[in-house]
Amino acid sequence: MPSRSCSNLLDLAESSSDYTDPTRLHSPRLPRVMTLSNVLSDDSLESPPSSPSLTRRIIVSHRLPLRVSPPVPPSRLPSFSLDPDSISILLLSGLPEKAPVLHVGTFPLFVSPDLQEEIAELLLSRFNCVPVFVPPETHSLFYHSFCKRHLWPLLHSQLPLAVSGSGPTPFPTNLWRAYVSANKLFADKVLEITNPEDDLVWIHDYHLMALPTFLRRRSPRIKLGFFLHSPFPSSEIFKTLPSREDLLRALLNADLVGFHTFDYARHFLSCCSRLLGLDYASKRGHLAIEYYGRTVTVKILPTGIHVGRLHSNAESSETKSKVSELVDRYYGKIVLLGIDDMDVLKGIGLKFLAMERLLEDHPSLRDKVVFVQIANPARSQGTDIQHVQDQTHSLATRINARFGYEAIVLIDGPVPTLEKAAYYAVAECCVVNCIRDGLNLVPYKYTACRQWSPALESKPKKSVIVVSEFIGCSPSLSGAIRVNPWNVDDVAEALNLAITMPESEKQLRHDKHYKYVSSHDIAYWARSFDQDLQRACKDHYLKRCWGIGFGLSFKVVALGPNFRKLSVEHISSAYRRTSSRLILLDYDGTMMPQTSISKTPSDEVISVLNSLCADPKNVVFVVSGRGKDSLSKWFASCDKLGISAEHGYFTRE
Ligand SMILES: O=P(O)(O)OC[C@H]1O[C@H](O[C@H]2O[C@H](CO)[C@@H](O)[C@H](O)[C@H]2O)[C@H](O)[C@@H](O)[C@@H]1O
Ligand SMILES: O=c1ccn([C@@H]2O[C@H](COP(=O)(O)OP(=O)(O)O)[C@@H](O)[C@H]2O)c(=O)[nH]1
Repeated sequence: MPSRSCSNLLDLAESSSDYTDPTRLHSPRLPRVMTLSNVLSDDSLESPPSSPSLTRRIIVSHRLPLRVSPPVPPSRLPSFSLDPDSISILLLSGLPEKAPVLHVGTFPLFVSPDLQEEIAELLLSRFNCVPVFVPPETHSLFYHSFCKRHLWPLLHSQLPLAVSGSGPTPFPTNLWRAYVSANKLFADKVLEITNPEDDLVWIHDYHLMALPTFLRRRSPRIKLGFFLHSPFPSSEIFKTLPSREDLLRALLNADLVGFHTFDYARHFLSCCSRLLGLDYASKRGHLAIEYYGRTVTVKILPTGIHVGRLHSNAESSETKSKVSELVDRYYGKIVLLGIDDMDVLKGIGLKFLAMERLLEDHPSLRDKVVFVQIANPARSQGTDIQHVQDQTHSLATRINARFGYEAIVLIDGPVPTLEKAAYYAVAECCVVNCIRDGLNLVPYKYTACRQWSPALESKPKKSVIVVSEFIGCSPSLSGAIRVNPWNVDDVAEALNLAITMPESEKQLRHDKHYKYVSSHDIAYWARSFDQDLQRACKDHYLKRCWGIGFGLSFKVVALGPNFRKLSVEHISSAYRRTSSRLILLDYDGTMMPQTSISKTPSDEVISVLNSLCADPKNVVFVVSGRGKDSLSKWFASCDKLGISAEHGYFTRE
């Protein structure tokens, strides 16, 4: 399939409307279609970007890195504090120390419009946070309904459109509209605070996949990175989404698109190829898609943990005292641990079934092994979540009753981070059995907590991880026991292996993982992404940009500074002045419209060719990838026309 990335250049050249620089900070409303505009002034073509270490970074994510509690009268305002454990804060460790940073996002509390300005000022001055106020009804449709019930399952390879019980249901366009509206509100806020000439904008995750289009539309040279924290499914799944092209085009409006794994990037590239006809190439170690003259870099870059933060968690007195409590409680027992959000995709029930099979197959382990499962509160609502919660509880109860002891300890609810650190520290093995997950940092946190575990203080460090092959971190954990979570026997055997393997092997596996986790930490991830974003945008100021397309199909055509629109006057005067001319003509898309069903040249084409060939000053060739037989048949009546068929493999002079 031919690349369609430049097919609209002709339409572009047809138009001649012009308007002034839309890269200004507070642009007034721009027309929905920008047909042709010289976006860059010649002055700006010459000005290089400012120093990267002082460049401002704008971090955009659904939620601001804040902890929020409702107002306590007489105060009218909620109380806010920075959440030091949120990814948006942890990633700052990888950005240049002096670079100013602004965070853009929502917070999970409704505030009446008359308080919004006051809150915005407070958040900006105290936390460098810029709130986006999405009306509650829109937010609920955007987040709970579209993101969590449609996009999230789809990105995790589940088909929400077909699982309603009563058969496939139509795509809910009102929910899609809410998603687009929320993304537009984010765009308004980002554009209000961004200086597109200098700032680097980094958008996070699937909630904001449409955002790059709205930003690019209003600011064609904005420097835009997007990182998808969730998986990207195969094209067979992705293409069930009616707004699939819009979302792909939106991601292509970023300069850099990051994924956790090679598979997710591969799926994205194949969607671009199958749905948009775009090819990709490997350029200096990066994957790149040429999209209307812009190069979109695709990067595979799994995130990591903040090792220092986990170290201080392990050293805290709260963790230490919880560790000694747990050591006493589980004295003489082997603790297997799972920590997951309560979610359909986490495979908690499958883990319990594997634990049951383990105790069935290895009676000697009864009373000796306990599986502690912490289930964080669900992040979405719905009957499926309720079902999974009920099923989890009833499985645990049944299995415990069957073996006559608390083989499964289910802690269903919020557990403080330092307490979780203690559970990680005492667990002999950590089990992550999701049927699908973007990366999943649990095995990394476990490895770090075991490294400084007060329970292993003077002993050699050891840990074992059982990990589903369907989660992003699986390829990076070379010492883990990989399982297919659907195969209960396989998981049970992996648990048995984890318990019974020699101590020296547990140490070896731990060392391998700790080495990886401590070198590929969150700072490494953020630094690499940030540097790649700068690299991806370094030629922005050299390019001339034109915006084309409606709404979410908007894209920017970028051309080098020497690229000029061909002028008919220029060509005809040159034609008249020249006494010897070589004319090379492409066939498809030039003599024949791309969309034409009949591929045979029209009488008009034949007549134009014959009059060109009749001039003795002209040598005329058709150059095409098409076969020699069809070309010579079609142009049989043009006996002075040269044909270069099959990309030049056959030539008729
Ligand atoms: O539930 P949401 O509010 O929609 O947020 C989605 C999830 O975001 C975080 O997980 C994602 O990022 C992690 C780090 O890159 C990655 O390991 C995980 O696979 C992604 O899903 C957050 O940790 C989850 O609790 C959220 O559900
Ligand atoms: O991307 C991340 C997310 C979390 N953490 C650290 O891991 C610990 C526990 O993480 P989280 O906030 O997810 O808390 P939990 O859900 O485990 O209570 C905290 O100290 C975080 O600073 C991290 O290093 N990288």
